[in-house]
Amino acid sequence: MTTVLYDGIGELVTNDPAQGDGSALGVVSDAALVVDDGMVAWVGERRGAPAADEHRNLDGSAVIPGFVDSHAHLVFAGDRAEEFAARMSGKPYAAGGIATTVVATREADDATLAHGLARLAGEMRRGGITTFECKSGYGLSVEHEARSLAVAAKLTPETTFLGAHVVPPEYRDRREEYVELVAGPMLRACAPLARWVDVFCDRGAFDVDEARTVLEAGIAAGLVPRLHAGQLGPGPGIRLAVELGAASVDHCTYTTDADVDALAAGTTVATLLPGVEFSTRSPWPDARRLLDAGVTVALATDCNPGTSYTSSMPFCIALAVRDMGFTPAEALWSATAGGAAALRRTDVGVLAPGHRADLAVLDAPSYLHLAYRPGVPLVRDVVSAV
Ligand SMILES: N=CN[C@@H](CCC(=O)O)C(=O)O
Ligand SMILES: [Zn+2]
Repeated sequence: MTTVLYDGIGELVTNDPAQGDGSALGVVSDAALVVDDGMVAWVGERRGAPAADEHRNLDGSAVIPGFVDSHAHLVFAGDRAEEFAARMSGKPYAAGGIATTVVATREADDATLAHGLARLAGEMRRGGITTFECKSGYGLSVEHEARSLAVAAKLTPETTFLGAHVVPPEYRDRREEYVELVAGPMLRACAPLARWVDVFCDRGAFDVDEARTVLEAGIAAGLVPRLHAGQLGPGPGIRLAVELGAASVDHCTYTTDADVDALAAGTTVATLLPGVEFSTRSPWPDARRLLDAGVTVALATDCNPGTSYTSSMPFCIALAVRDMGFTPAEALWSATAGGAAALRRTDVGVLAPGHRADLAVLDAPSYLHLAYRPGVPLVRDVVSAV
């Protein structure tokens, strides 16, 4: 197997505090990295680098772990640009907009859905995302949820069953029946295609009892829970996620003291989605309170046609730094190691021996440029096994 030595790395972010400056990012200056069979074999200062079969000089570029996007809805048809425009003129976001995408998704054939997913996955990769999660949730029938997951599973192992996204129109007056469908036949059809089970537990979607029913059924079927909660208002969803040992609770735009205490005492990652606050003109979550309480915080794109139609993690980092009180170092950690924690992945998000060689090369001397140069396509190259 060929070994490759990357050197001339101006700044290498490892996310391993044992490396370099000893910070959480483990930054090594004037660094080198050796890849062997898709794995990191060595990292350190360039002058100590071992010989390898091939050599690539990165001319002073910064190298970071590939971004890990732990929250995305990429299997859908159509878009909701008009809804976005109306919001920018003051119309508030409501969960009901999801139904528009459900109609278009049900009408689309498999090839159209696969093409749309591939397009967004390509955007993500060009922007430095090497691992992404993908939810169903725009099919909302046994047949359409299962096919959404089948399409997603072709491109990522991180597939999430989100039959409980909203109650579809045909069940509007029969929501109990819909919850039974999701927790029964729909789950049975979807579980073999998914790793995760998720519920949108918020105003206009599902209440905490409904969420518990679906998540507990998912757990019994072998799936691992994650949850949308606290997007549209405060509620018991965040505490439910912690109680059930969910890998992550996502949005957290609204959090109470009890939510923060529960997250700090538990193992559930809080995933913040700055693209949503940006695209829905919502208040920014109190990220500082979560970070200062010692909660593990991830950043994700939530790429979807309704609330956050961006596939750009650098954009999310820039928002997190500019408007949510993250330091640039915290934002980069949350978009890489934090995302990995939210997906319970130990192989990605860290560039140290024993981890996958999933990395992004920046057209910049430092990771600080990700927030300092917003909107600029700074990812020059991506290296990963996929
Ligand atoms: N909040 C729930 N689901 C998506 C939005 C879906 C949509 O509006 O189409 C989200 O994560 O923001
Ligand atoms: Zn979502």
